[in-house]
Amino acid sequence: MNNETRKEHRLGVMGGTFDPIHYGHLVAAEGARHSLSLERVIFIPAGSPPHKPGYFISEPRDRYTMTCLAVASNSFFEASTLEVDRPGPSYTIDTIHALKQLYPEHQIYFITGADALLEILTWKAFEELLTICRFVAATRPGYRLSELQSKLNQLPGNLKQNILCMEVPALAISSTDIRQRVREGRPIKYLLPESVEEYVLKKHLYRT
Ligand SMILES: Nc1ncnc2c1ncn2[C@@H]1O[C@H](COP(=O)(O)OP(=O)(O)OP(=O)(O)O)[C@@H](O)[C@H]1O
Ligand SMILES: O=C(O)c1ccc[n+]([C@@H]2O[C@H](COP(=O)([O-])O)[C@@H](O)[C@H]2O)c1
Repeated sequence: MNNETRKEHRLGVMGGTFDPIHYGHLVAAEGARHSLSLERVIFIPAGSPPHKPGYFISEPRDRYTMTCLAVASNSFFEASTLEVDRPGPSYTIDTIHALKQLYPEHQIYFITGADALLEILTWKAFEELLTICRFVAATRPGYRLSELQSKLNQLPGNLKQNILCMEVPALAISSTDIRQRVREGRPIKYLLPESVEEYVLKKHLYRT
């Protein structure tokens, strides 16, 4: 690592639907924070996730509140309303532009699961995105890093260099599974923070 790299201010961004947020998200973000020396990680729940049109998604305010509850115990983590406050689809390119205004000195690292990054070529303005921020792809059960790497090899060199692959402890946890468990009356304990579990139960989320 040269002196320039050492001086860089690094900001992590974890975007997601977070319906609900769970330990898979938190473990990926903490792994990236530690291995890349990120100053902090901002969790940004999508107001309207661009690739989930027509899906039934909980209210943005509920997803934002659950995100706040989940990050409260980590002083390096915070939650942002940037996307829930912005009308229209929550395109990452718009969020990164907004963050660059707020943090002009920082290099931004956008943390995603390998599954989300496999779709990167379909994201709005992906070429610009891969130029102005770095992506961190975390392993996720069912998505082999080798599969991702061979897909990324198809990208031109200048775009590829801003994608980092990261091994995190494989947690077979998904929001889809948690919602289904609630619907079926099965336990969700230990899959997500207790405060989030309590919120889900108190607000009767995912019952239907
Ligand atoms: N268990 C996990 N391990 C690593 N990354 C994860 C995990 N679960 C989700 N992610 C990543 O976190 C980001 C936000 O995910 P999202 O909020 O869509 O959660 P999800 O569990 O994939 O939800 P759903 O099941 O509703 O699609 C995505 O980049 C996704 O790949
Ligand atoms: O900008 C895009 O075109 C785009 C397309 C798909 C997903 N994203 C972002 O990727 C993150 C993970 O998405 P999801 O649907 O897995 O929760 C979330 O922040 C989304 O806004 C962004």
